[in-house]
Amino acid sequence: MKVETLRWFNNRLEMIDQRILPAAFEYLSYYTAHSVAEGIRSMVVRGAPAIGVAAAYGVALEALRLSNATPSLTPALSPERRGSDAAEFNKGMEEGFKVLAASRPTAVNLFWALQRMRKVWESVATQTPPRIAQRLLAEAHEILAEDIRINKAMGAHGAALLKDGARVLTHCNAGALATAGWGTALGVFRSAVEAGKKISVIADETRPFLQGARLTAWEMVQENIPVTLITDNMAGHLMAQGEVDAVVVGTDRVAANGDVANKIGTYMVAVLARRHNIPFYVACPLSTIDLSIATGKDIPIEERSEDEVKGFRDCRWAAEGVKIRNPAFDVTPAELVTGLITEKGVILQPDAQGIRKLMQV
Ligand SMILES: CSC[C@@H](O)[C@@H](O)C(=O)COP(=O)(O)O
Repeated sequence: MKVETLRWFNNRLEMIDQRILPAAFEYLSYYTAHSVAEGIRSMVVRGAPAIGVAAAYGVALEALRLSNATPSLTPALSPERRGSDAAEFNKGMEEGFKVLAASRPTAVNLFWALQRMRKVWESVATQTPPRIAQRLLAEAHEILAEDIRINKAMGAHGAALLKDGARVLTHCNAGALATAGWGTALGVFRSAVEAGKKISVIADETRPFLQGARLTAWEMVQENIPVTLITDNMAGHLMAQGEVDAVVVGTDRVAANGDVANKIGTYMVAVLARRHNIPFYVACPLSTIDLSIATGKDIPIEERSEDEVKGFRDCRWAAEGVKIRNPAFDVTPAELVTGLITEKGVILQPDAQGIRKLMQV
């Protein structure tokens, strides 16, 4: 089944509502940068590359709205702001960029996509707002298509690392749902199966938002890829029993020295993998590497609502009055990473030199 996490349909952006999966499969519609930012913040769309693609469409939608290029879809545009006054257009666009940049802090793909859209905007800034809007929309389409191509290239490199029959553990959801399609870590699994390898997946449940139980398990079941769900605290036991051959996860940001930020709990899995001599791979498009950040210490870690830890949806189980922490990501030091799987190849034992060499900077 082809999962279209985001799609452009009838002059609007549609995104699968990942908060309600797998109980329900529904698309929500987006017309403005502000609503896309809210969709990112509230986790309708999540996963680093998917957030980047959504942000790119958010910019394009704002340009369309401000240039009045889609008149029927501009409910929030007051009459006096209609038309193509350049100053107003520029002001509105800056607001759009600002609200999108503030939606989630850790995934660098968000900022990468915004920077790319800004460059395109600057390159056509002297044109009329409707033309600028069309150019930005074309760029958002290109970012989406490119993401799928990159995932497939990464998948091929990663699949070569897995032996036939491998039992592979993953954490969170780095699948089609976390990207424009195919996935990063789950893309490696899809590519391995496509290459004829009989692999099976062990999905960590991934407390507190349950991306593993809800999204990874759903995706693998849809694909008929054998998958077994475990709670996060079972990983060490399975490794000790010799039931895990490799770990493949995704990432939200990789520092220049190879330190990897990913969903909370990933660091724990990496430590366990090292203890049991199990290779720990990170599927990582080059857009997720942030050369401006020297080490993982400087990667901003999002703190989310305590409600996510207190319980799930309407069910509350934590004692009233207890203090709660909810850091949504952690950092795995580069020394625990066996290899970064990128679209250009695998960087074994990643360090600053290996990363710069592959990125040719
Ligand atoms: C290909 S996605 C890689 C990461 O973004 C993924 O592993 C992850 O941590 C997602 O976190 P989320 O909070 O669900 O956005």
